[in-house]
Order: sequence, then structure tokens, then C-alpha cells
Amino acid sequence: MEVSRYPSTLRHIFDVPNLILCRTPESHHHQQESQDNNNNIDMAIEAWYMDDSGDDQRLPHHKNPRVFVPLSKLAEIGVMYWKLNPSDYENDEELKKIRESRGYNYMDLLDLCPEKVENYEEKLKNFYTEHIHGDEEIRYCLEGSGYFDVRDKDDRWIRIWFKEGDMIVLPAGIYHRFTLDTTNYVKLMRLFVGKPVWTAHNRPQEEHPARKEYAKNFIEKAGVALEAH
Ligand SMILES: CSCCC(=O)C(=O)O
Ligand SMILES: [Fe+2]
Ligand code: NI
Repeated sequence: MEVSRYPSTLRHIFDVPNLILCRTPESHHHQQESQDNNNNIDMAIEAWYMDDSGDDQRLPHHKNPRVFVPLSKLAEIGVMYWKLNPSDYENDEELKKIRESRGYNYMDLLDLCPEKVENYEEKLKNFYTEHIHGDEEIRYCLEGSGYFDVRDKDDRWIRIWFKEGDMIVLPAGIYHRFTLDTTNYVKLMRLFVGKPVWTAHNRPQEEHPARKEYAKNFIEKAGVALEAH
């Protein structure tokens, strides 16, 4: 992926160690591991356009036929992605580098199961209500899995399958939601710059400063980026 094909407003997101932008062999230094483990060459995160059926939110909701979304497309809407090794996350140099370069000094863990979370059902319901935040949402999957749904430039849902070792950053102001999948469990790390603010602002939020900034950088400029190339 050539950084130069993105507008300058987007380039800052590439200035980060080990960011994975597309599925090239070079970017997959855990590929061998992954092949050994599950015989799956394509170890990058999977994302796809959702159908609009009203079935259980924990099901995959693929379109028929399936329409996958490449990481380059996620990068265009400001979503960043890394693949890390969660087995020894407390001593992971790669994670340390990312945290330093992005200023993620705050960190905590969230174990999403009814025994450990107060108001479990209510929290899950709120997570799946479409919202934005005034800051980035940074999540690193240590165990289990789930789905982050994000809106593309044309307001269609993209479902991102978030699994062990996946670290993603949703930019401030992007409309999104989260659900567990049918395995019903996730343990994740939450990161933040400074004192954390988890406030969710439910859609519509067109006048929220973070939304305006997001729209300016990632939606309005989308056409310009295409024309320039
Ligand atoms: C379970 S973390 C993801 C849910 C979410 O969107 C949030 O915390 O704001
Ligand atoms: Fe959120
Ligand atoms: Ni790695």
C-alpha cells in the first residue's frame, strides 16, 4: 500500500509502527504461526458488508453472496489495525511501541461476562446502540471475540470481526457499535490518551465537534482523494 495515494489529512495515521494496512506477506510476521495454528494464510482481520436482516446480532450477518472489505478500505475511514501476540501482553515490546507512539498512557482490562460486569445486559445493549465518542476508541482483544460495526462513507454497516490478537482504533466521531458473537465472550484491553472518557453519544450527532471533524477528514475529503489519483 502506497501512503502517497492518501490525502495528507490521512497520512498521520500511517506514521505508526507495524500498522497493518493490507494483506501483503511482508506485513504478516505472524503468518507462519497462523498457518501452523489454523491452516489459514489470510490472518489479517476480517471485515464485510452486513445484510439488513433482523436476525440475532451475534450472527455474522454476511450478505449473500459475501462482500468482504479490505483493510485499505478500513484505513480510508480512519480505522487502524494491528495484529499482536496477546500471550504475554504485559511485556510485549510491540504493544509498548504503539502505546508510546500514540500516547496511549491509560490502560485497563474488560472481561465481558455476566459474573464480572455490573449491569451486563444493559451494557451490551448500550454497546450495540449506534454512537460516537469525542476521542478514539482503542481496543485490543486478549481472549474471545466480537464484532465492531462501523459505518462506511455511504453510511453502510461494515462488520469487523475482532479476535484474539487484534488491536483496532476507531477514530473519534465515527458511528459504530459493538456486539459479542456466538461464542459470547471477550476479554479486551482498553487504551486511552490521558484520563479516560467512555461517554457514548448516540446517533444522530451531526453537530458534535468530533463528528464534524470526522466528516471533514474522512467523508467530505473522500471524493477529493479519489479525484487526485
Ligand atoms: C466492549 S468495548 C466496545 C463497545 C463500545 O463501543 C464502547 O465501549 O464504546
Ligand atoms: Fe464505542
Ligand atoms: Ni506482531
